[in-house]
Amino acid sequence: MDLEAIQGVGAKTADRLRQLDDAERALEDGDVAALARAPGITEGTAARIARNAIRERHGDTEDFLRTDRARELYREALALVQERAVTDYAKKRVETFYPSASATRIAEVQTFVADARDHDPTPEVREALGDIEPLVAPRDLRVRDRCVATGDAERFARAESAFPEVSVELVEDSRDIAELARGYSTVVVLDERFAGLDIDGDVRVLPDAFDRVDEVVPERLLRFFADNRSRLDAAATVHERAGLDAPCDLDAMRDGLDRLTDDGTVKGDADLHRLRDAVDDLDVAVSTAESVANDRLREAIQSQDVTIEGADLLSLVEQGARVDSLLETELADEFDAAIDAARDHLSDALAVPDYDDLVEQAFVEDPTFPVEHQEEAVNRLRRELQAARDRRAAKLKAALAADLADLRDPAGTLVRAALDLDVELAVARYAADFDCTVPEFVERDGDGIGAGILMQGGRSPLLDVDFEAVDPVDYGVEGVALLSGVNSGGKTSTIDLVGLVVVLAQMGLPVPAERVELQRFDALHYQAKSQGTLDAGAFEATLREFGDLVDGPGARLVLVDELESITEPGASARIIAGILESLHEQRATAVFVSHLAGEIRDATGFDVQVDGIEAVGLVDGELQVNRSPVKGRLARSTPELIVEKLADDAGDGDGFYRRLLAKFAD
Ligand SMILES: Nc1ncnc2c1ncn2[C@@H]1O[C@H](COP(=O)(O)OP(=O)(O)OP(=O)(O)O)[C@@H](O)[C@H]1O
Repeated sequence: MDLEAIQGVGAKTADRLRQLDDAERALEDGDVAALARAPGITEGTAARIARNAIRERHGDTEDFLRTDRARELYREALALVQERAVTDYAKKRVETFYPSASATRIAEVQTFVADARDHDPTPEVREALGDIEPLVAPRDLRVRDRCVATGDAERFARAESAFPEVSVELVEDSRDIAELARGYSTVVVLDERFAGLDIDGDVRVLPDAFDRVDEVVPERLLRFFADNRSRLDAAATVHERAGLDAPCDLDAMRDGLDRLTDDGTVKGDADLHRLRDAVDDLDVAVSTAESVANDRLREAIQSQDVTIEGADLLSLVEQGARVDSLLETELADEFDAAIDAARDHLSDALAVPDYDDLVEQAFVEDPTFPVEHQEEAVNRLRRELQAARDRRAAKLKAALAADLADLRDPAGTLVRAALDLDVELAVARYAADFDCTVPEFVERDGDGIGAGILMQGGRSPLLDVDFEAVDPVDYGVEGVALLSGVNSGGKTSTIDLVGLVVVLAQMGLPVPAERVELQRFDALHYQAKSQGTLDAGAFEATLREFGDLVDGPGARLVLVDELESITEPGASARIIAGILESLHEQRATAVFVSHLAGEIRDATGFDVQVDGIEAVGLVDGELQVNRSPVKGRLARSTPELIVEKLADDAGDGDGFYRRLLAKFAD
């Protein structure tokens, strides 16, 4: 895959991505979490790269979102789904959905959504998702009881990168290997030429070691499972609770995990435990055994009446014998018993009957008092026990690694499937929470005019009121329209909703409406209301933006909120009228919210559609509004409604209020 063909991926980023094992798969699947594992790639960059890779696949080159407000609407659309995801992975993954002008991309996401909506986001599944994260690769693993040896420099370099956990040694001859075998429990030799050597210790000649990594370093696989235990367990639970088909036998996986300790060693083996305890307890057991012997002897000596013939004593003293010799002759039986007691104690304490011969040698039948252990014999015992412990541990690790090896790939699939389910559930919940429907894309050929957008029962999830309290809005626009309406009637909310629905629809997502038909737009330009009159420079910049906008072809949707506020009302109306004419000629779809709709219409050189959000009356000083704009109707303003109310209240006649009201009719 040519990574640099993806927009925004230069040589440096491509190099970073290549350091991943599965960059291609991650790009293919939009797996943002995996991409973000590449060094120096943040999650934000990873999401952008994943999006651009999808764009590339669908020939989707132009950016759909052309203004700040359009991009903001997209972020709000994303948040509606992200807020419903449990895992960080899913929140990031959702960012690979983007508003697209490509029919194939929209259809791709729509298919994904259709499957997603088959899932039931139960609280139990969501709870299990809470413990899932992408799998981690074990770090900083060191295996010190083993080394890999080779006499070949090239193989040496290859081994260093293939087996970073163990020490790799360059050897010249079998003497070097024998030397290594004295320092390491196991030596793995990579060169065929050393096969058949008779060297003391655990020396294995494995020329195909590179293909048997799990055998040479089973710790890598075991640590992978130990480090990811909670993630795997949670992923298994998600599969069970959500009724998903698992890629492996979940009981076998759990069984394997149960046999592992947190640091990746094998638990539950009695022999290994015994050997481990024996090594750990050896010094204490030896010194207690000494005490046992000495206590016995002390007691025996204390309770003994030693009668010694004067001649014997004299001859002993003359020979320069110490009291030991005296004890030897007089207390030989007690000595034997004390040494036996020490040996028995040591044997019982260590509980490794196979090593009783060595245990026995820790104490010799030498009648000295106090009794002392044989340092050399104890050290030999220690070495033998350590070697046996390591051999047993290695054997168990190899056996468990062999059992788990087949589960390594399914484990990745299992967790990814659970994480992907989170994305699907987030989409399903979003769709359910906002009563969404799948929008219908319509193509209208022939007259060159796009079908625009038609929405029935649209309810904005972005309003500052509870979703239940949102009034449904029917609205449609084909070509160019002005949207008039009373203050706070919902004009901005209406174009926000139109923009949001188009963004969601072109992301491939369902939309919060009863029914939506729309054409596939190339781009969304949304000019938000500016705060106050612009200075000359800002005004010029805004006009330039519109200059660019009306230049060139494209099925664009243009939403503009109260552009009149950029300059004086008289000038604004003329400028807006000119912009509308250009957009009309371009066959663009546009809605301009304005309080000057009447003036703009009068200044426009074609019969521009004017729609109105009308107040249906004033109740207790509160405007009652019909939130659905009425087509072809210039809405009356709030001041007009108030004047009308005052005139009505004043009754018949040519009073002051009637005169004011008459001004609105002019
Ligand atoms: N469909 C709706 N359902 C319920 N409440 C709504 C709806 N549309 C708008 N509102 C309420 O009306 C308020 C004002 O809406 P909005 O700002 O869109 O009006 P506006 O016509 O653009 O106002 P202005 O003329 O001041 O620019 C919103 O903050 C919201 O509380």
